[in-house]
Amino acid sequence: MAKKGVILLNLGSPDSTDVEDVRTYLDQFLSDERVLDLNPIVRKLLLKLVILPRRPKESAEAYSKVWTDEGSPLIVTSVKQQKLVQENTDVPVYLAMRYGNPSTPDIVAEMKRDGIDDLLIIPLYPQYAMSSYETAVVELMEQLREQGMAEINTVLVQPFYKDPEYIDALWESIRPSYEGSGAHLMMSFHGIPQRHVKVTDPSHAHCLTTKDCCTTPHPAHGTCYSHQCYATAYALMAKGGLHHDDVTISFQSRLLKDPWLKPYTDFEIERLAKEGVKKLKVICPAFITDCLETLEEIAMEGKEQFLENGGEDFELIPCLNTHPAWINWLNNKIERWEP
Ligand SMILES: C=CC1=C(C)c2cc3[nH]c(cc4nc(cc5[nH]c(cc1n2)c(C)c5CCC(=O)O)C(CCC(=O)O)=C4C)c(C)c3C=C
Ligand SMILES: [Fe+2]
Ligand SMILES: [Fe+2]
Repeated sequence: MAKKGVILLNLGSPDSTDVEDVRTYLDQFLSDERVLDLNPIVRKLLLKLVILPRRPKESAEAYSKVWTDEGSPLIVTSVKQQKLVQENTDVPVYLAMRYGNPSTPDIVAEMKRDGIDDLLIIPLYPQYAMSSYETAVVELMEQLREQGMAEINTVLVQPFYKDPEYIDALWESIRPSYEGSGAHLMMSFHGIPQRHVKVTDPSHAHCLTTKDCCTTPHPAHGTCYSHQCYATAYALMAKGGLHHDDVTISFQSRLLKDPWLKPYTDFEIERLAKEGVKKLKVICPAFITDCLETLEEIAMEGKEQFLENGGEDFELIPCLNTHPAWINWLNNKIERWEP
């Protein structure tokens, strides 16, 4: 009889906050051609001469501010998710990271030892980006092939950015903090370079060609991160009965100088505070799990910036993390899976 397994995929963290561990992690992360999509020689030089001499120390300091006794928040919470999902199913549930540990190669080796031959793949990214969803899936597929598991049956969960049950779970997780608070709501998505949106447009003629491309129906939206972020935001607004004036949609965490998706979160936080918004709540719906980008960049840096510019009350609303509605969403995927 075929043996089933489920694998949850996420991005990963350094092994510790030591500068050397952070350097190893950033080297692996930024050597990925789907993250820094440059000529390989230029990428290597940029890493060696510009990024790796300085960034690991800065990032290690940032990680130190959010690190827990058990380790990186992203890994600790992901392991909790895995265990909770496992409590509700007999199918073995694996967890693999694209960078760092538990590594995708190690987990594929474990699945091979366990004799898995039907695999449900759940990338923990609601929206499609080549630097998140795509690279995680490509790495898994390559490892399955390299480790002699190319023949197993796989079912891949597609980006679920407007799946009604995901939107319900997201709203349920936000509602207690937001409803009745009178706060302005910022939906801050991880940014990507604008170039990436064009690269993943199979028509090469739609994405970012007009102002309203993301709301003009088009087959390119199947792989358009920008469209999918707006679709998540609009679906959530419809679910919660939120008015456009009460919501700001923005993009955070840019790296290097080329243009990323706009508006930028840090500019928007400053603008809102200067325009007199006193109470701001922020959600980060590109992430399922709280991580450096939410706990440090938003909850610490963002808060400081808001207060410095006249804001009075700032709150990061946590990601779905181990919310029962989210664990239920994952278990439903497994229950409904027909290999
Ligand atoms: C929606 C998911 C993510 C996308 C898309 C994404 C694109 C992207 N990221 C970088 C560079 C960095 N990101 C870093 C941290 C980080 N990124 C994501 C998710 C997405 N990234 C997560 C969950 C995290 C946090 C990891 C953790 O351990 O908590 C970092 C490392 C930290 C730092 O030095 O700032 C970098 C670098 C690029 C260049 C990119 C798209 C091209
Ligand atoms: Fe990132
Ligand atoms: Fe678009």
